[in-house]
Amino acid sequence: MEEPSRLSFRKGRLASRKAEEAAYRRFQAATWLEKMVGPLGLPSQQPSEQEFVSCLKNGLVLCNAINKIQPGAVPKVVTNQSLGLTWENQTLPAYQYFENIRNFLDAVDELKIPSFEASDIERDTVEAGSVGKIVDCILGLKAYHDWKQFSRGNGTWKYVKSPMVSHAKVGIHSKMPALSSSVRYLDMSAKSEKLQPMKLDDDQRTEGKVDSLVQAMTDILSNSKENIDQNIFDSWQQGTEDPLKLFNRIISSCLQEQQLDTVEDSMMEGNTTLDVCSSNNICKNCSFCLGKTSCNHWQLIESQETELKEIKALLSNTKLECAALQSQVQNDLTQIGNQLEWLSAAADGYHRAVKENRNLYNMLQELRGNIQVFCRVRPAFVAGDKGSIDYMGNNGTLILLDQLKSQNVRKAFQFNKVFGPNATQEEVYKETESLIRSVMDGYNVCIFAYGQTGSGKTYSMCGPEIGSAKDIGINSKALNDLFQISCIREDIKYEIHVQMVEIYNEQIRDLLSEEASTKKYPLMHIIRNCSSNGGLSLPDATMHHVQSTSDVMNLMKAGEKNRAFSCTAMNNRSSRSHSVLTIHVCGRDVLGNTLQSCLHLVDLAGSERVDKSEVTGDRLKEAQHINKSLSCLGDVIAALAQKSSYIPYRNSKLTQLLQNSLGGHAKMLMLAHVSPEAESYGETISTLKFAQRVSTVELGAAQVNKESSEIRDLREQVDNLKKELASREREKALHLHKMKENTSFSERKLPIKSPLPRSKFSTENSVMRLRRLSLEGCGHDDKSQHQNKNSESDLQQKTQIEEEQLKEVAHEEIKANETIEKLGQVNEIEGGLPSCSAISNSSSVNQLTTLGSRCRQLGEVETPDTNKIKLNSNSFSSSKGSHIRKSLKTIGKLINGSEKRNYQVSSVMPFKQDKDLHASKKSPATVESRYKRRQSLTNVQAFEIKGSRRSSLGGKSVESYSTVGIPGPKTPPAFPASAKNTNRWL
Ligand SMILES: Nc1ncnc2c1ncn2[C@@H]1O[C@H](COP(=O)(O)OP(=O)(O)OP(=O)(O)O)[C@@H](O)[C@H]1O
Repeated sequence: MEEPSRLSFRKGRLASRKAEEAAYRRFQAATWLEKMVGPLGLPSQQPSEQEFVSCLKNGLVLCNAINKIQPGAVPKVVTNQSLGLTWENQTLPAYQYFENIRNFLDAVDELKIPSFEASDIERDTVEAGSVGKIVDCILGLKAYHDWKQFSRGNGTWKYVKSPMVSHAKVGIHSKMPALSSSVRYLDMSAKSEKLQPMKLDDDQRTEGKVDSLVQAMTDILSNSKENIDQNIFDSWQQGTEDPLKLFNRIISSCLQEQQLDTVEDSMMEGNTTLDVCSSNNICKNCSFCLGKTSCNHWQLIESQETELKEIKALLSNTKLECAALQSQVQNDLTQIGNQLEWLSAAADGYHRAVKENRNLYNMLQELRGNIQVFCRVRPAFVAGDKGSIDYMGNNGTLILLDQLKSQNVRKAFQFNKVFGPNATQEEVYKETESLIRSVMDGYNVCIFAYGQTGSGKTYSMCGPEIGSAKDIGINSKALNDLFQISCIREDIKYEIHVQMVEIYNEQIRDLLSEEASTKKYPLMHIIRNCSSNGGLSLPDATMHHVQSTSDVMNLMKAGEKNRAFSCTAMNNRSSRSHSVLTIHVCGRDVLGNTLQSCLHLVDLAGSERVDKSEVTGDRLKEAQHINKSLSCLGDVIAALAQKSSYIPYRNSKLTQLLQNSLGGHAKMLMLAHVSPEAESYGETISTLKFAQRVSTVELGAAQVNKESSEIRDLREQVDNLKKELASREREKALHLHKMKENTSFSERKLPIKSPLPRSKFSTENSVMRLRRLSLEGCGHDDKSQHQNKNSESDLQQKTQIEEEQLKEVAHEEIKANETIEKLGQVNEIEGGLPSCSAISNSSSVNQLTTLGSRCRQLGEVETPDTNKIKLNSNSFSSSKGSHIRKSLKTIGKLINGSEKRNYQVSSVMPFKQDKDLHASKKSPATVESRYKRRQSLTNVQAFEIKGSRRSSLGGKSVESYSTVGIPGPKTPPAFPASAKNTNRWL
């Protein structure tokens, strides 16, 4: 807190300073007015407010002053005509005062000079502030006058209140007149005669300079007001420095700065000659030093000019250097551009080469058969255990060393990739990722984990029982990806279904069925040619539609619970079955094209030595089954590796189930797992040998299961045709059966004539009728002979019609299959579906075979009949008999079809020649022996023969074969699509 005495002192000092300032302003105004209109008759040089106002009251002084500045500003000034009266002595009536003042104020307003109220001057008592306004107005007039003189009326007038006037720090009244000349410097509106007007063409420039000067002064003074005040006061008191000198100093420095700016400006504009003094001592023309006797401005300017020249030279040098640099940069940029172009061309080439390389690699992979084999080594259970793993290379090399043997025997294996004990689940999955994408592209994919018990198969496929998200296994990651891809590919609508089964003790169990939780498993059938079954090889297994990974995870958890586990000496929770998780993907694009594929994720049961796993009883049985199925898998793989014509898929449920993925046009990945422990060396070696064998298998190019809508339509048509044909065949077989029964009946009760049922395909009926007729002919009956003739021609006609109908059906089918084949070929060219046509062709060949065999049956039925006729026709005229025989042969031939068709059929039919036919006819035992031979060669179980078809004549019907659907002995059993050599059926 400031002391009261000090505060009052400060207040008093402020008031006195204000009063001083007001007095000074009055003094200035009065001086100027006197200069303009002559003596005002004021009592003192420092008039009081009252004195000042009273001399102006009549308005005469003001009107005259303004008229001097601006002639005619007040057109009519009311005066008292009495001579010898001074301004203040002229008394006028009040209204005349008022008129003068009003006219004056109007003129002032016109000049845009600060004005006052008429009442301010009329009052008898002076009010605080009102005199100030009058003074301001007069000083404004003065400033206007100065401006007019200075600018000769050019430009625009703008009133600027001088800070020096308003903040005058002049404190001593007595000194006021003496200092008046100095003070005039302070008032920038009044220019000194000594000052050369600056060369300013532009008023605004002047104004700007004045403004900036005023601003600078204001800032300096307001910033250090108190100090300056104090200093001024003190220095004045002490007589050390005149305050006016101080102001002079400030103004000089400001002007100097301004002038330097001007010089710089003009230098920049190119004006090197300045209108400044050339003398170092007496500064006559220098407008900066304000008439001081000496200044160093010229020197300063000269030195600055020199500097400027140097700078200019430097600038030109720099410009030159810059230009040189620019051109260099330009060159460099051009060079860089060229190099970049070259690089980008090289990069393009590189990318092309990489792409080509990848394509070639894929091609090679496809040609090799799309089998990849990875090996994963489980971390050792005992930390620091050196184990049997000697070396693991990045290129897929794995070297084993038997630690238990004294000699350092090493064995090397080569795989597509080897994952060490530290490999993460993510790293393993990364290598399988591309296969998962293939599933979405329509390829069948099979990933299976193989290895000894406890080597980490379940860990890789399903992840650990308790683990973090990053530890999840291939199954979950694959499903995640599948769903992600299905979301990304908006143009294809995917439907994903899941099946999960296990193969336990050579039984397939549906792990997702409701009964599975109660451990009652329904019987499952594997369908070999699943293409006709929507790609499902296990149609009986429960199929779950899934829409997210979590759906599948839940299903998998449920399935895992139902899986058979038990504890063995090798693993506390050893999986005792092969688990197969199958994901069926069905995609349909906007054009209606469909793709169908499946992904088998197989966690095989652990291969183990029975003695080592120390199991007995049920466990022993399980182990035997496991080992048997794994050895069957080995056999299949060995057969595939040797490109054997026969692959023993049917020897185990596992190979049967995976048939489409193992030998089909699928992509396969085997993850061979090994335990690093030294004592597992033997198992590890056998696992690695097995894996190595798998890696040598060449599957052939993987094929996409894509089907265009056109192919699908045709396939449906063919299916319908097949169904129709099958139903007709059944009908036919039924009729034939009935006919035979009738025949045997009629044979017994000859010559009973029975009306025969007629059907569209009643060739059999016709034959029977013919037979009956021929038998009737044996009776030497003319009438019957005549009837025979009629019936024979009738029969021939009917037989021809029926035969044509049969041909038509067959022709229709052949045409449909041809179209499919063509489409298949087009598809193949476009990377489409060659297998589709292959499948269709094989099915059509089968159909034709069936058709042919049926026809042949009919033909064959005739032959014994004719023989029979021959045997029984001793009394029959030989010409007639031979005629009938001839007709029957013709019918038989016609029904059998053209030579070409015969040939087609014979390629799959063993009975080509009459000789064979007779032989088989004569010796049913030969047929049986042939079946046996066939069976021994192919290992395919032949159907049960309950009797020779040929014995039908002897009373045994075709239905004597175990199933109606099963072909007769002349029809070969179905053979795998891969088997091309049909001779093996001979
Ligand atoms: N890569 C690995 N990292 C960490 N632990 C692992 C790894 N692989 C396997 N294990 C652990 O080893 C043990 C046996 O693994 P797992 O059950 O997966 O073997 P398996 O081959 O499926 O056995 P089985 O054939 O008897 O079912 C488990 O406790 C598992 O957590």
